[in-house]
Amino acid sequence: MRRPQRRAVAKQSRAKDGDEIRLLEAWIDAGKPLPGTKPPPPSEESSAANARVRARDVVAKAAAGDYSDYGASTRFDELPLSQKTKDALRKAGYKEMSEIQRAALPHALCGHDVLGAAKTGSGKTLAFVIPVIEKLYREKWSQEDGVGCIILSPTNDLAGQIWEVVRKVGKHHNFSGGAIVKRTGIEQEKERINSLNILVCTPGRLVQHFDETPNFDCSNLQILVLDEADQILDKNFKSQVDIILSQIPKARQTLLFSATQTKSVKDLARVSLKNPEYISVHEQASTATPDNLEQCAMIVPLEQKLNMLWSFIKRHLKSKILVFLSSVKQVKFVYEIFKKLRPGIPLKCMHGRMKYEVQQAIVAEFSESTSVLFSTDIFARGLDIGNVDWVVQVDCPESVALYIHRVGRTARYNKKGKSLIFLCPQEERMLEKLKATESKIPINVRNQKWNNWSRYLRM
Ligand SMILES: Nc1ncnc2c1ncn2[C@@H]1O[C@H](COP(=O)(O)OP(=O)(O)OP(=O)(O)O)[C@@H](O)[C@H]1O
Repeated sequence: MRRPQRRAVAKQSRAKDGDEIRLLEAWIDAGKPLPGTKPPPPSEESSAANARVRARDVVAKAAAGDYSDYGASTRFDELPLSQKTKDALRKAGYKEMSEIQRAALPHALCGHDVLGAAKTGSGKTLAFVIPVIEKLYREKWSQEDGVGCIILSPTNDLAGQIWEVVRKVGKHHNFSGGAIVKRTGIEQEKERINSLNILVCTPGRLVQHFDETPNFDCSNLQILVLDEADQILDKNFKSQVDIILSQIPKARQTLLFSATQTKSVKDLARVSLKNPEYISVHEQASTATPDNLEQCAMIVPLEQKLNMLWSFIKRHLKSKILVFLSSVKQVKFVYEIFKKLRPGIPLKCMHGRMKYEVQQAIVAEFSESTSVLFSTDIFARGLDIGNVDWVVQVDCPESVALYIHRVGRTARYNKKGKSLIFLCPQEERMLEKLKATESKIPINVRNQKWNNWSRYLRM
């Protein structure tokens, strides 16, 4: 039983939350952006020197009933967000919003469905995590209310990473939740899934719960998020996504994000978007890949690709290198032979047949150290590892979109990065696609004779 003093504190805190929620709702309603509007370019006023003063003014004015149009905000603390979320963002070092966050957050906060597109590494995760937390907070969501939000991700690792962002931003709130990934075991998950408010998972795992967990109930769902939406809506996940959509209410907010967003009317009809805001902040940009990314392609005979890779690694022993290969077999093979040859830099490998805990340990080690990681495309989308110097593609990606996601593991959020792709003459068709004007990929091609390559590998 709670002591009377603790009960009084809890009551006081609930009353404070209630006051803040009323203020936020009035502010969100009064200052909401009109449908179809974009934020104006940041003005001189938004310089760091007076930004904090301006943010304080905005909040003080809102408290006095004078609500600003938050659609023009440049900082998180100028938005109508709960103090708990603002404190968590500040502590995590997030102050200025990125372009996609500036454009998407005002619309998402006031309940619009959003179809968001922005380059890899540009901060899309916060653009959907913040609205999720704020919506549940304003709805006074508690453990008894059950599942209020589902965030779908194509892989377990990405689900785990998104959950860490939810935890970081929601750390002062009282929501329950988790990444529903293979780690815990389905039986343990079944016992607690109905008491979780925010689920982050792959479509497959969620369907397993719909099939096997007695009384699994999502009828109260408020928000559905699809990260890497174009992949979640493609044919590989089709049957699972159809089951999920048939089990959740249509009256909900839906947020779709990707660096290579779908515009297919069919896809959008499937998720029943209501007057969605199509927010593509880099649509007019001259490149589809990050500005700080240097990209290079080399044409080499198939049988020379591994020699080239070996020479490349030997010349970059002080770099963090992510190497993409197309199958588990290839990853294991290259990892094993290169390990025997001892290149002088730690080697690691990662693929979907590993246990989730092992994958997590490898990601953590790779984040910390200078090393080479051989990986399948399990790593291609979404994963945010700091300071990857090079992405090397030994096997040709099957689409331009996959190329964009693979190279997007470097040059993230204003950092610099480089990428190299080895293509054999039979794969030059992909090179044409990458070089096509509409792909907007500034790639340099080294087309010299392959046996003259060594000086080029000193890039
Ligand atoms: N406003 C911000 N200020 C500073 N850093 C930020 C901000 N927003 C995001 N970041 C950082 O930028 C990095 C990339 O963000 P995120 O993973 O959300 O990118 P993304 O757009 O989802 O990329 P991808 O398309 O590859 O999934 C992360 O390390 C994140 O912490």
